[in-house]
Amino acid sequence: MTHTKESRQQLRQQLRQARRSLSTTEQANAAKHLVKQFQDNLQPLLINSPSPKKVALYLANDGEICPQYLCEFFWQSKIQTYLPVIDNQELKFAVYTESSQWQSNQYGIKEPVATEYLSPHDLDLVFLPLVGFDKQGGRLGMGGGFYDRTFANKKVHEEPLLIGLAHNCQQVDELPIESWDVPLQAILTPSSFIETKT
Ligand SMILES: Nc1nc2c(c(=O)[nH]1)N(C=O)[C@@H](CNc1ccc(C(=O)N[C@@H](CCC(=O)O)C(=O)O)cc1)CN2
Ligand SMILES: Nc1ncnc2c1ncn2[C@@H]1O[C@H](COP(=O)(O)OP(=O)(O)OP(=O)(O)O)[C@@H](O)[C@H]1O
Repeated sequence: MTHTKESRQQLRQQLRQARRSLSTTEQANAAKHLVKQFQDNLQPLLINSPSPKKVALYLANDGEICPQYLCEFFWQSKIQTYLPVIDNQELKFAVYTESSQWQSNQYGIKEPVATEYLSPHDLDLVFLPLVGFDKQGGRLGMGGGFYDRTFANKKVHEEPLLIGLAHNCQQVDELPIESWDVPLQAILTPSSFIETKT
């Protein structure tokens, strides 16, 4: 498929507008249903495991589906939770607890203040924010390339599992994909768990 940087940018604007248009009630319901979808589809992977699992999520921004209820479930389940911290065009991951201290990155998104960071490859699972997705595992992000750079050298079957979190309105038939786009292994939405063929 031929596509231009402009068409990707146009799609990004449309999909960002769609998620920002959701009401507060719709956002809260979506976030709650996400936990149910997680419990039905992914929980066995993280809970019935001999060693504590390490999971990255994000703080919702710009209408993104909010992982906070999911995070509270993880805290209760002794699953270690991490947040991304921008470092030199890539992401590193800082532990996220109820007593985290905060600083803001250049986009105004809060990041935990930390002295130690986890290497991205030591995570078991990463829940990625996204602007758009397709069921083939294509992901359109905010345009910084941060997740793509961070996981550029990851082989598909190596850890961590990369799973996108999205509102239903963020699904498209087929995204214009670039060579550097890192594929998602699955996408969790308030109404479904979509496993891709990656
Ligand atoms: N919640 C969340 N955290 C995240 C990401 C994300 O997508 N969502 N990121 C995923 O990689 C990184 C931040 N990436 C971002 C990239 C662009 C913009 C943004 O708002 N861009 C503005 C232009 C700002 C400018 O030019 O300085 C815009 O497009 O309006 C925000 C976050 C790390 N943390
Ligand atoms: N592995 C990589 N190495 C170098 N540059 C990269 C890499 N991956 C992406 N980029 C650069 O990052 C820029 C943004 O990429 P893209 O539009 O795919 O970001 P995105 O997936 O929307 O953003 P994000 O992952 O931050 O949510 C592109 O111009 C691309 O050249």
